[in-house]
Amino acid sequence: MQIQLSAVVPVPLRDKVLQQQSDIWNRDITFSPAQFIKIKAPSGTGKTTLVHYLYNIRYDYTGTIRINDKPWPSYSKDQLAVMRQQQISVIFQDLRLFDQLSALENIELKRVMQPEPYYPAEKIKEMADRLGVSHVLNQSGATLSYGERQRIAIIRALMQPFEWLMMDEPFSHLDEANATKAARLIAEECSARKAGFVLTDLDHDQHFDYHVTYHL
Ligand SMILES: Nc1ncnc2c1ncn2[C@@H]1O[C@H](COP(=O)(O)OP(=O)(O)OP(=O)(O)O)[C@@H](O)[C@H]1O
Repeated sequence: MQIQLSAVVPVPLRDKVLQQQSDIWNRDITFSPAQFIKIKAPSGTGKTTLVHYLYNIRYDYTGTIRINDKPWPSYSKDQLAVMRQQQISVIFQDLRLFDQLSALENIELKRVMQPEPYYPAEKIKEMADRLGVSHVLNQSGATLSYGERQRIAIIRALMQPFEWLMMDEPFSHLDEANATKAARLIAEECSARKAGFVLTDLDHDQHFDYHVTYHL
């Protein structure tokens, strides 16, 4: 699945964006299948905005985002639902876990929402062990620390098939050792699916062998 951005400019950031140099805003760029893409930018420059545009849950921009040569608005609601089940997964910056469900239920919900679960239930425990969160699986979402929530949200995003994984500062509350473990898992899961990702972050990092880094 190819993603093309043509002269995309967020309406609320228009003046700011047009005054500054950006590798993304107001440019023509293509994210090719299976690329590991880093988007680096300081706070408040639009990383979350970009991820929401790429997941097509915000539309306040000029320019065009094309998925396999078709602009986002030309996809029907049903097509979008299927794409989000099977082709694009996301880790939001605010994570969006259900507080009233346990960590396990949050992940399981995503797993069984697929027409055919991508992974068996045991895979959740296996991933939780790897990321050091198996002891919190039965805790309610509301009681998890932010770093635990982040790892649960990562596992949840990996419970579905995808061609692209969108990640908005996914390691912001993880120490280096835990970020490294999470990155290794994500890289393996992307490789197994021949998938790419877009990862936003404030800083330079070496968690992945990025194919390309853009400055927002
Ligand atoms: N719907 C909106 N309407 C108007 N302004 C908005 C809207 N959403 C975000 N902004 C503004 O756009 C700018 C970019 O916001 P965004 O959340 O995308 O930045 P970010 O790079 O992800 O920041 P951070 O690193 O702090 O998470 C901010 O100044 C924000 O206040």
